[in-house]
Amino acid sequence: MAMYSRLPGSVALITLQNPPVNALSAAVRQGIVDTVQRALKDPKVTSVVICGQNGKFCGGADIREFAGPMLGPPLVPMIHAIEAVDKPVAAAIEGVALGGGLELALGCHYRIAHSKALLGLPEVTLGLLPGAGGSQRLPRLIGLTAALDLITTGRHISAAEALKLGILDQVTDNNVVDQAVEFVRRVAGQPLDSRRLSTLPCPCPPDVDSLLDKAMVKGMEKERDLLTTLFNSGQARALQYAFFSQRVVGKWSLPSGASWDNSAARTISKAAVIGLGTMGRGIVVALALTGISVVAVETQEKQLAEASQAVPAMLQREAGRRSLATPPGVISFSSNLQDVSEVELVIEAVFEDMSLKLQVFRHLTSVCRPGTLLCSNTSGLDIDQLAAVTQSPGLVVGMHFFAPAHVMKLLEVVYGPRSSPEAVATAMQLGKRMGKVSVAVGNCPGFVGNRMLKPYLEQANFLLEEGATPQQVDEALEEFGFPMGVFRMSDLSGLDVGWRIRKEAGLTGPGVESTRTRQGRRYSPLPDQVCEAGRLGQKTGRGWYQYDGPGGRVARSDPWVHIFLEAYRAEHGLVARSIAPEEILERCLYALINEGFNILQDAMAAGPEDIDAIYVFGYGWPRHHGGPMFHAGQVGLGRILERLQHHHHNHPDVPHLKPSTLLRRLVAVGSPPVQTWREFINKERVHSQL
Ligand SMILES: CCCCCCC/C=C/C(=O)SCCNC(=O)CCNC(=O)[C@H](O)C(C)(C)COP(=O)(O)OP(=O)(O)OC[C@H]1O[C@@H](n2cnc3c(N)ncnc32)[C@H](O)[C@@H]1OP(=O)(O)O
Repeated sequence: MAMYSRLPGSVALITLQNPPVNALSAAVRQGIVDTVQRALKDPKVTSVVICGQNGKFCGGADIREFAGPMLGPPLVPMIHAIEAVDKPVAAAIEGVALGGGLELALGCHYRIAHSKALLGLPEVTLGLLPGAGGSQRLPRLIGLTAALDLITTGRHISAAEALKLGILDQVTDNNVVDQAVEFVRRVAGQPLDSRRLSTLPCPCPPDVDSLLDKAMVKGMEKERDLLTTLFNSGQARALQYAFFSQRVVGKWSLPSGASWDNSAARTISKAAVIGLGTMGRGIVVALALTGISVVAVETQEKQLAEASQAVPAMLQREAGRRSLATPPGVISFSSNLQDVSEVELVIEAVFEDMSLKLQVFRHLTSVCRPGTLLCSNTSGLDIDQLAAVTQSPGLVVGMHFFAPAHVMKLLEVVYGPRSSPEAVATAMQLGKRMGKVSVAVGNCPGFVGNRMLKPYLEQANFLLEEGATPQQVDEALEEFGFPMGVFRMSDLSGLDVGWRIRKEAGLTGPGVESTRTRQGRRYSPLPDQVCEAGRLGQKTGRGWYQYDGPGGRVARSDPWVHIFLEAYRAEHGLVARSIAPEEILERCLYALINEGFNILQDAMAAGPEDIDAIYVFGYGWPRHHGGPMFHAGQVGLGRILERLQHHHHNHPDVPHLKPSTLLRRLVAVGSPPVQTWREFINKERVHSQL
């Protein structure tokens, strides 16, 4: 909706009303059309100001409406009509003017903004383009180069930058509506032709000018055609879904019924981090950047000395990157666990070894004051086992950060069967304060992200046994959109991480027979043998690829690997076959997706959006494919089921390829859209179908 009011004197004020960001829904567009008409017809009105309620001008087109048929007045003629008004119209911009919001402001004759406002054309991040005149008006206002930068990056800019670029006429620290009213009163009666951006030539070099003049005649038409194409594309749907899934995960709920809106979070001001390896250092920086004071504990003197040099430098770099002032003196270093006795929350980030973590938790529960939250940065160990050795198991949760912890956006908050709603709420809120996308996940081996990674890695290894090379597998995955294929990624993370986990699980190591079936299922010893050859990835300069030396970054094909694979196949009587990229993608991705369905079925994630957010923000899943569960819906659940059945038939000794019950149930009821799965799963659970 839009509210019309007449201010004392001759100014009409139109206020957009659509909480929370005054997006341009059908009702808002109708409201604007009606109120602009009213202002036009009122002879006493000499000028108009458009603003948004609750300190937000406008967050753009209403993305929620994109999924259905477009109703109400279209945006483009509405903005054209505002531009054509013969009384000066000013946009009073507070909070945000994004996408269609900025395009609306560009249709106004003047733009006045508060100094804290953010402006931008982020359509590209939703798979769209500024299709409400933005691609035509902005270049005419600020020139092609600057406009292209904003349109193609989708970045949000400050009011100060917008003023400098010429988008704004005035920036104020005071009440922006008052300033805009004063402004339009001042300019009332002045000619408006030069303020109608769509009629202006584009400021660019003379030779380009004539060319563009011709092109611009067709510009609006072209913009509409391109937008229609984009609007109906799978990538736009996926990007819009990713936008919402990022927000859905904040509204977490647990199987117990505890949720974001019925669980109070504590505000943390003093925390401790135990263990100052790579992860611990990143966590200290992430906490310090929010202004939380941190006791950083490392019992090994050498590591402590290194960390106390490295962490302040990391903090300064990261603060600079985010244009923040470095928080002064918030970190204190210690080698004594006793020094955490006064903090409100501890994050343990010691080596991934259960006996070591248990030892730390036993110690923490005796030194911390009662009520302290104890969190573990484990990537997959049992939270409940850690909780069991403490005096308050309800105050124990997992906080699984991703390396580098001060940069990566994802945080898995792991609740055990005894974790209290307060502990989960506090960890989720703390994640949010650190700028993370926090996702609440259940306590199972590997939680959500790493649990799904296991079948993905497993298939990649099997593909090598059957004839593929690491490059072929990586290229197929990179072509799909992953920034790095599975073998390049493993080399980067270090091959010894998985090796150690497999040893702990009794799958490899001294005394384990070197067969291709272990613990009753197909097993590939290939990655173990690569580690046994001293090839641990980038850090040793050799892994699935070769590098220029230890720590080298550029992966090159390594003849050693090819000879090794041939010898391995010969030893096991395997005949290499040629494997198409389609099979590589199906085997790796569908196995991972199938595990996602198992996770939903086991209630370890509340909905498909949770899994998708985890994969987009933590595992490099291409955002334009929405996430693994969204992708499954795009491919077609029937197709995924059929291909899993096919591959499981060919590899009956690979349980991860056996289609999950949930997938079968969804196909049986006609493959409903991903947005409805959460409700479907809850109903199925009530009726004991899962
Ligand atoms: C009729 C045909 C139309 C064709 C026109 C094509 C041209 C125009 C295209 C567009 O305008 S596309 C939209 C462009 N705008 C954006 O991309 C902005 C997206 N929003 C944001 O970046 C942020 O939300 C924000 C505005 C900077 C606010 O951030 P903040 O952190 O303060 O809050 P959030 O948690 O992100 O959002 C709060 C709440 O608001 C919902 N929301 C935000 N923007 C929109 C929107 N444009 N449409 C619908 N809903 C929006 C968001 O989902 C949150 O909702 P809840 O989770 O609280 O329900």
